[in-house]
This record gives sequence, structure tokens and C-alpha cells, in this order.
Amino acid sequence: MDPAFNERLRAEHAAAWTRAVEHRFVRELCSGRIADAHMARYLVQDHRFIDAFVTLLGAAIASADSFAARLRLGRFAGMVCSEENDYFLRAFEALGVDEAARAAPPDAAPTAGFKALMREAAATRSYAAALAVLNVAEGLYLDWAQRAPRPLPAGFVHAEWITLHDNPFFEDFVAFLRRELDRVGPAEEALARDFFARAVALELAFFDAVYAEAG
Ligand SMILES: Cc1ncc(CN)c(N)n1
Repeated sequence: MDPAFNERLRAEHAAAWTRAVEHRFVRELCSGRIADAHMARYLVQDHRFIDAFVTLLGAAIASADSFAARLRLGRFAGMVCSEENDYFLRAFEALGVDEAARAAPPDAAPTAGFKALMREAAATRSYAAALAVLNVAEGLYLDWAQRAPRPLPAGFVHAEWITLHDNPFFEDFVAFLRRELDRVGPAEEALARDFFARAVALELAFFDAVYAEAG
């Protein structure tokens, strides 16, 4: 157990982490001024991220070393597969993104990279590797969502994406992920550090890709 392990990893990547949580995408989302085309592009890619993310949660459930952790991860996976997935479907409808428009765009490079990283972390069968990626994916989202100015934007597409990442259940889950990484990460330090580093770079690239020229 090293109570500073996850904080140290975050500090090592503070520059990229901060650029991500202060990204143009986050600012425009939180003000409600993001163009529908940008929001739709993000959500189409992110729905594919969620598919691989559920795989990673499954791997974390399978590799966790306690029943208590498995229950916690399982409850969270339940939320992602129900409320969060429902949000995507409602948002696609509100933005006029039909099945064909969801299927047409290829994976952006950061989407493909993230899917590969999550598959790789799952294939290690290491709880520490899964936790390293989960700590970035959920910790970074909690961080930007908690900074969102109030009142939240009026439209549910914007407001709900923020509240899905800033609510007591989610905050509690991120605290659990941090404790778990502090507990099991130090024994597999190099592995955890590598997955953590690559995940932070991909989070930043994922937001950048919203504004990249199509082509
Ligand atoms: C790319 C990415 N990273 C993290 C999250 C938060 N689950 C997300 N929805 N998308």
C-alpha cells in the first residue's frame, strides 16, 4: 500500500492531464456552446470507447482480488450499461444521428488507440493494469466535470454528460479506484505506470480529435 502512488502517477502527467481537463471540448460542452456537429462527432466515437471500456471493466472484475471489489466494479458496470448507454441513445436521437451516421465514420486514431490499449490491459489479466487505465478514464472525467461552472447548460445532451461524471456515486467510485491502485499498483509499478501514461496521452488526443479536420 502506497497512499501516494496514484497521486505520483498523476503528477508525472500533470501537463497533459491539465490540458485535457481544460480542453476546448470541455469548455464548450460546459458552457453549452459546443456545435452539434462537434458533440455528435465526440459521442459517436465515445460510444465505441464505451464498448471497449465495458470489456475492460469485465477484465477488472475478473482479475480483482476481492469479492468487495468485484461487487463495486460490477455495480459501476451496471450503471454504464444502463443509464450511461441510454444517455447515448437519447443524445443521438436529439442530435439527429441515426444508425447510418453512427456507423459511417471510421474510428478516429485516438479511439482506435484507446480500444487497443483497453484490450491490451484486459489481456494482461493484471488488476493493476486495468486499474491504471480506469483511474485515468474516470479520474480525469471526474476532474473536469467537477470544475464545470453552475448552472449547467439547459440542454440534457450537455448537462447530463456532465452530471454522469459529477455525482456522489461516480465520485465514490473514483475514490475506490484510487485506493485500489494505491493498494495493488506498487507491486506492478512499471506496468501500471506504462498503462497510466498511455491512457493520459489518449484522453488528450481524444478531445483533440473532435476538432481535427475530417479526412
Ligand atoms: C475517452 C473517454 N474517457 C473516459 C470516459 C469516461 N468514462 C469516456 N466516456 N470517454
